[in-house]
Amino acid sequence: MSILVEEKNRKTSEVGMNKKENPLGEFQETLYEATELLSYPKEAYHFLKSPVRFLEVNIPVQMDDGGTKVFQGYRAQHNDACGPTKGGIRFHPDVTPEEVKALSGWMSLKCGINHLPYGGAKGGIICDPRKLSRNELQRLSRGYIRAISQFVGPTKDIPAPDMYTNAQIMGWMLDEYNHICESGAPGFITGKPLVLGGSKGRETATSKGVLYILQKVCEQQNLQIQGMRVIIQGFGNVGSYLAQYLYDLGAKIVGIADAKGAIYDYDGIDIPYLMENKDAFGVVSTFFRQTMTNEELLEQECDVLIPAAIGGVITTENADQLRCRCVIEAANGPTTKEAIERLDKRGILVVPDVLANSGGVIVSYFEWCQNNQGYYWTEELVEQRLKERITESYHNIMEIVKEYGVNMKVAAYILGTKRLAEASHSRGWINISE
Ligand SMILES: NC(=O)C1=CN([C@@H]2O[C@H](COP(=O)(O)OP(=O)(O)OC[C@H]3O[C@@H](n4cnc5c(N)ncnc54)[C@H](O)[C@@H]3O)[C@@H](O)[C@H]2O)C=CC1
Ligand SMILES: O=C(O)CCC(=O)C(=O)O
Repeated sequence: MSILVEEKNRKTSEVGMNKKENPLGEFQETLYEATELLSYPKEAYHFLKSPVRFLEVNIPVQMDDGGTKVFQGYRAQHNDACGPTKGGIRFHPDVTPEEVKALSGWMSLKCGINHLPYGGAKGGIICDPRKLSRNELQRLSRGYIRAISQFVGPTKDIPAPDMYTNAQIMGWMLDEYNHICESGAPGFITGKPLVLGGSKGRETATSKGVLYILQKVCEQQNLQIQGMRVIIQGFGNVGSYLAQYLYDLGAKIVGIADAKGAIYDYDGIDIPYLMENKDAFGVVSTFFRQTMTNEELLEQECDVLIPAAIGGVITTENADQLRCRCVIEAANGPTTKEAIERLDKRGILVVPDVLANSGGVIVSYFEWCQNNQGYYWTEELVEQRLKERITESYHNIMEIVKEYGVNMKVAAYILGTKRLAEASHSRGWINISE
């Protein structure tokens, strides 16, 4: 394991710092384990541990006060052996190059697990969209596309929304790209407004995917959604729809957290009220006088804990204090590897992000297919195909859990890595046959 010590700066996790500080190391450590279990030569790990391409850009943006501010942005393309790369764009003050690289690797795994004809990518801009006017946000979005336009495209790298980006931002980005390329190709970006060629069901796809996976977990664990006590961290695109679906199915949502704090109610929270009143950035805790911290909420008793906001929130610092039966990772990278191992020992199931939240990229793929065909599907068809595909991936992962005797996270990495490595081998980039 000496290469990992060098790669990962293990000191950070030993002192209990969270994954946010080292998401790339987290990705690499489980990737290494998967390549070892697959008996691949070291070159497979060395090739897959970081993106094949990484672009860093400076984006000058004219601010409303007449001044110019320069923002830093990134785009990582992890692996393009299976097809063009695909993944969202995050606008957040804590974006780092390492985080974007890790997120692109996780996108590759999601595409591999779900048999999508893509590799992974991810973009990010260091900014706080809550502090930008609508016009500044539009200029920033267009500036980012101008900066990366030669790097992306409907057959090269297809962006989509992620944290603090949405359909409107995808619309501006599509328009900028179409102007630069003098084309009307809608398949350059997914998660765009319906009127610009977006897919029905993309807005709710990630949360629907989490719900379908939770339904399978319930079958396996003898749990019932009716009466289930659930805590969700994050009330944005993923967390809010998920809370509503679970509430509609009779679950008791006892805790919700957002960027400003957390609320807890033993008798269950009125989710329709939160849905009506949430702000554009998924904040609801500010309506309440009695709040707690995010950290406190994660340790409250519940059946299912669903982190659906930022990465690195379940670490060795709090894993022993969690009081739930199961964690469903709706966010990207919310649980560190060491925390998962501790939860395993305590009999708490962790359902990995690269499966649980892959409904978003699955329906983005459907959107791209519809754009390529110029023929649009009904919402029922989108949801039926999403359910079929993500459920099949769940079963494939459970087979690997049995075959290798590993947890679901490692099994998901094995499944995703296998496809990436086989495609890279078939192209002659690496040799996995020894
Ligand atoms: N939108 C999508 O289709 C997909 C999103 N994801 C992942 O799901 C997670 C949530 O994404 P979205 O819902 O799209 O984002 P969003 O921007 O719609 O909502 C983010 C939510 O997280 C909360 N939040 C932000 N910082 C926080 C903090 N420090 N502590 C607690 N809460 C905080 C916000 O208040 C908001 O409620 C991210 O990890 C994202 O990468 C994964 C797959 C697809
Ligand atoms: O819809 C997509 O293409 C990507 C979604 C995404 O960024 C993610 O799954 O983390």
